[in-house]
Amino acid sequence: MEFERISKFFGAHRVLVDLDLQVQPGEKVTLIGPSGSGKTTVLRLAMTLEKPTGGDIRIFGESILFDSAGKPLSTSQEARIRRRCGMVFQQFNLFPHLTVLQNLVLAPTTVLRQSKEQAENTALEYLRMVGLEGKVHAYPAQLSGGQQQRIAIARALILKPEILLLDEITSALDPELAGEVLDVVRGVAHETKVTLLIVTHEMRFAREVSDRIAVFDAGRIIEQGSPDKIFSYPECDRTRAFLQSVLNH
Ligand SMILES: Nc1ncnc2c1ncn2[C@@H]1O[C@H](COP(=O)(O)OP(=O)(O)OP(=O)(O)O)[C@@H](O)[C@H]1O
Repeated sequence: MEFERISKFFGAHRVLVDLDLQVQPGEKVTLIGPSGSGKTTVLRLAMTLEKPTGGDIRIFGESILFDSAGKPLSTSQEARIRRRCGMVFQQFNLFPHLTVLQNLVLAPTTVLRQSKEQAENTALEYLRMVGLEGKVHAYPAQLSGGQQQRIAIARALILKPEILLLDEITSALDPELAGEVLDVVRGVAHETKVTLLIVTHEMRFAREVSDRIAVFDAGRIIEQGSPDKIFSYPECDRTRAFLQSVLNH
């Protein structure tokens, strides 16, 4: 995934400034930085949920903005790229009127046109992966926030994305429930080859799970490097100030 000289304005408000970021296949990259520095906007751009004001984004070597003739991509071309990427949000977004199993088989049976039996078998596999095979027939309201988020992760993984974008997936959870969600992501990071692009305020998690950390400040990446480098030997004063503020919190 390559972001090349990306700028993004919301009205007159400049949110991203000439941003360059590359993520290699299988790499686990985490974006950290102060609130409002543009991290979530990067994920939303990668999912084509927002369009940049300038620059280009390539995923799997293809622009997600323009076709080979330089024209904006059609909705179906965008959908084709989006299908190869999955995203999990802060809010779990499960369908409340569907059981866990029904939530999990919905996209495979409709988007991927799998048979119900095949989709259910795969769903059970992923439910085991997130440790919730006992909740097949529960409704979202009968689950804790942490369990709902684990289901949301299973639902994203079931579509076998090559890139998984995780946007502050524990921000709505108490620390204890956040821990169980992060354990699931740790497992995914270690057991699968999926490329992960993560936005989190959980510094310990960022340190454990990432191959590389990019530090955002006011719409720019001010430094990036291994977790060890960023947490133990940060180069920028702004990085040090940010880490101090979150670690003392
Ligand atoms: N749809 C939108 N319309 C207008 N402004 C927006 C929109 N989305 C984001 N912004 C603004 O863009 C800036 C960057 O937001 P973004 O959510 O990317 O930051 P962030 O680094 O992820 O912050 P946080 O850590 O608090 O989630 C913020 O000032 C935000 O208010």
